[in-house]
Amino acid sequence: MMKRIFIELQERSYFVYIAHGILKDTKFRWKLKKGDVAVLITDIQVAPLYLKRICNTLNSFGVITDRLVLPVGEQSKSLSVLDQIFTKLLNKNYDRNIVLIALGGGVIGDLTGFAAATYHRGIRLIQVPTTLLAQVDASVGGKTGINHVLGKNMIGAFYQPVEVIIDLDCLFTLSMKEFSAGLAEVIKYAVAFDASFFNWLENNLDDLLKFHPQSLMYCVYRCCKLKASIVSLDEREIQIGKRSLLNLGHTYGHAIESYFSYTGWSHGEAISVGIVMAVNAALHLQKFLSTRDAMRIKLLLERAHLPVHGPQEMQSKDYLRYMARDKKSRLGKINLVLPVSIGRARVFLNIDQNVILNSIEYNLIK
Ligand SMILES: NC(=O)c1ccc[n+]([C@@H]2O[C@H](COP(=O)([O-])OP(=O)(O)OC[C@H]3O[C@@H](n4cnc5c(N)ncnc54)[C@H](O)[C@@H]3O)[C@@H](O)[C@H]2O)c1
Ligand SMILES: O=C(O)C(=O)C[C@@H](O)[C@H](O)[C@H](O)COP(=O)(O)O
Ligand SMILES: [Zn+2]
Repeated sequence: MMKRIFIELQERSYFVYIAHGILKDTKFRWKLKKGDVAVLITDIQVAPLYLKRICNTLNSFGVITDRLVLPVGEQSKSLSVLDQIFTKLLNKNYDRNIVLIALGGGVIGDLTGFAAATYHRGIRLIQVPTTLLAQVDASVGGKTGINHVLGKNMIGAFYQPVEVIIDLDCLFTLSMKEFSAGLAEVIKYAVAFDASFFNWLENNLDDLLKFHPQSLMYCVYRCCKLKASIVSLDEREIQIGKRSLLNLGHTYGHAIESYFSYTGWSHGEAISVGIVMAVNAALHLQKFLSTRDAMRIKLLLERAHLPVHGPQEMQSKDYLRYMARDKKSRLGKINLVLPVSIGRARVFLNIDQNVILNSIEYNLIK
C-alpha cells in the first residue's frame, strides 16, 4: 500500500510518497522522463545497499544515471564536501536540466539539497531518505545546508525538492543506534504537536523497535503529515511559534553537536538530551508542564534507547556559547521552544540565563 502527502506551497508544492519497496517498483512513476540525467549523491554506507536498486529502476524508465559516493558522517556537511559535488558536476559540464537525487540520511539530504539550491542558481532535487530521521523529518520541508566550525547548519537555504520518495524497506538495514536517533525526532513531533500520537507511541514503541511494517508506515506517515501542515503555514520559519516549534530540543542539541565538532554525538542523540533540557526549563519556569508529563517524556526517550543526560565533558558555559548563535536568537537573547503540555509547545522569548543554566545543571524530572 502506498500513501501520499501533498506539501502545499503554491508553485513549489510537491508530493511525499511512502511505501514499502517503492525503490524497486517499476510501475511507480517518478517525476522524471526518458532522457533526463539524474545524478545520485549518496554515501559509502548507503551506496552498496541501494544505489544499484535505484539506478536499475531509473534506467528502466530511460533515465540516464550518474553517481557520486561521499564519506559518511556529519562532518560531510562541510564546504569541502560541497565543493566535491560542484567539482563533479562542473567536470561533467552538467547543465541546469539535470536532477540531483539525495539518496541517504539527513546528512546527504541537507548537503545535496544545498548543492541543488546553488548549482547554476538552482536545479531540480529529489529526496530519497533512507534513515528514519530523514524519512520523518529531514527530507520534507526544504531546509538544506552545511555546518560551520562555529555552529550547526549555519550556512544554507530553503529549497524544496520536486518530490520525496520514502521506501520504508530501507529502514530494515539501519542499526538500532541510527533507528533510535530517528525516534528522537518522532518523539519531538508528538511532544510538540500531537498528544494522541504520543499515546500511540507509548503503546506501540515496542513494535516500532521490532521494525513492525505497519507501525513504521503509521509513524512515518503521521510525522510527515504533521511536518506538511507546519511547513505549509510557515515555509521559511518567519512566524515565531509556527515552524520554529520543530526546533524543540534543538537549541541545546545543536550546542552538543557543535561542541564535539560533529563527531561522537549524533543529531538524534543530541536532540534527545535537548528535549530533556527543554522539559527541565519548562519545569523551572513553571509554565504549565506537569511533572507527570515531564516524566512520561523522559521515560519514552529512555525506552527508545536514547540518552537523557548531557555529555560530562560539557560545562554550562559551553552550551551558552553555542546557544547564543542559535537561529532563533535575536539581539543576543536566547529564545527557546518549550513544551507546555504533551502535544503542545510554545516559543518563550528572552529566556533568563539562570533558567538556562538550571535546565542544564539541575534535573527536575523525578
Ligand atoms: N533539513 C531538515 O529539516 C533536517 C531535519 C532533521 C535533521 N536534519 C539533519 O539530518 C542529519 C542527521 O541525519 P541522519 O540521522 O539520517 O544521519 P546520517 O545521514 O549521518 O545517517 C546516519 C548513518 O546511517 C547510514 N545509513 C543511512 N541510511 C541507511 C540505511 N538504510 N541502512 C543502513 N545505514 C544507513 C549512513 O550512512 C550514516 O552512517 C543532521 O545533519 C541533521 O542536522 C535535517
Ligand atoms: O524543519 C525544521 O524546521 C526543523 O527545525 C527540523 C529540525 O529537526 C532540523 O534538525 C533542522 O535542520 C534544524 O534547523 P535549524 O534551523 O535549527 O538549523
Ligand atoms: Zn532535527
